[in-house]
Amino acid sequence: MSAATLVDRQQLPSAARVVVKVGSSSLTSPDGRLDPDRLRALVEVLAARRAEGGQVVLVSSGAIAAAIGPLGLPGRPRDLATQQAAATVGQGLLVAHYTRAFAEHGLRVGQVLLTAEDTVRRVHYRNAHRALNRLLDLGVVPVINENDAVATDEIRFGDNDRLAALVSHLVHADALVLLTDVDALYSGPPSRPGSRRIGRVEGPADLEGIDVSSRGSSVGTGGMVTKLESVAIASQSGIPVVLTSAEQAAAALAGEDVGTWFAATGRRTSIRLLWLAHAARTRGRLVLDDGAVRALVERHKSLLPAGVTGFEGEFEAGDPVEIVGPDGVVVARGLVAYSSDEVPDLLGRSTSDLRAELGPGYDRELVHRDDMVLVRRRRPHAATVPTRA
Ligand SMILES: Nc1ncnc2c1ncn2[C@@H]1O[C@H](COP(=O)(O)OP(=O)(O)O)[C@@H](O)[C@H]1O
Ligand SMILES: N[C@@H](CCC(=O)OP(=O)(O)O)C(=O)O
Repeated sequence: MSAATLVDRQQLPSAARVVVKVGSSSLTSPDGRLDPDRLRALVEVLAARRAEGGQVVLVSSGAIAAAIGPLGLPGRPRDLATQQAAATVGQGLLVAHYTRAFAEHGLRVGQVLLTAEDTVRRVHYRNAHRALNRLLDLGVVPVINENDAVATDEIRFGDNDRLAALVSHLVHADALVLLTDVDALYSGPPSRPGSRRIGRVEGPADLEGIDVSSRGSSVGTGGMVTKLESVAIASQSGIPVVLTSAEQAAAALAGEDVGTWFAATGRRTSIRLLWLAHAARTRGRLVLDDGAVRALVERHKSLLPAGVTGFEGEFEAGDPVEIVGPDGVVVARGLVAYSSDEVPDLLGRSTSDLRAELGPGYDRELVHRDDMVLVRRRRPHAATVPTRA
């Protein structure tokens, strides 16, 4: 929203539009059920922000947790069908709590349920963008969650961290605030003696050696790994991120030295490529010869069938796939232009041969360079760099 990218947490009070994501672990009591007091405390902070003139988009988890009590479940369900059923029950209850809590401050909320696809398919993206902007113009606080009931296992995020980053891109947010049950990113598991708070991260290099492997809370899903994926998506598209606990939300929004500040590392870029780089679940792999690896990595070429020696998996045209070298190391991710049924006839063949034999529709690239991101690192939080391949 603002003209310039925020470069420091002290500028947060002047941010015109922020996306705040709150995890299940920050809205629940120790038994994993929704805690209305914690929810109201968060709403108070967000309402204060609105009173100061800032716009707020809330991405809230907690639908599944909100259904545990009412459905008499022993704890958070593990299987997808029960999670989906619980989410449909809990989402209504969650939004009812938000509606009441925001109303105490004279504010209205609008529920928006999104799938990963809605943030990357052009028509869905435009619709979601328009609806969210109109809600904000009307002074409403959008309350967003993943559309768990319709999101199948393949297209589902499961956590809301990456969804929040894509939403930040969608609404052109000035900053993303990730609220969780730890007050900051630590050098190792927060419970391990000697782990220290990381106050500021300028880019992926500052994350080298940081241990995020320990599991998150019992109610949250992604732990720190998906938060760092979220950070990568937002920061690489020019949106800085603050990660802290819900208790520190007011201090973070006031620009105080709390949590971890992740500086923006890139400029606004295609959301489709960000999704491909960080969030898409791939359906298969294409195996390349050395020449094709060099053409992609060094000369940023499209992938032609001639350089492909094999493939794995079942995919449709348009699905995300991994692109690996002869040694199996992933070099890129891309949207494949043919289905896995068609690929066997194309392997190793030149486009002119294919055109002559199969017709003009078969002389296209297997993966176009505009539909590809190169993979430069293998660590999860810095896995891919969404520059056009
Ligand atoms: N290096 C680290 N620094 C901070 N937290 C970490 C780190 N590694 C793992 N974690 C864990 O990540 C958890 C937060 O993730 P999660 O439970 O998914 O929260 P949420 O429900 O807010 O999405 C914390 O409880 C913390 O124990
Ligand atoms: N859509 C789900 C989110 C799942 C979840 O636990 O996410 P998170 O707590 O952000 O890791 C829900 O509302 O329960």
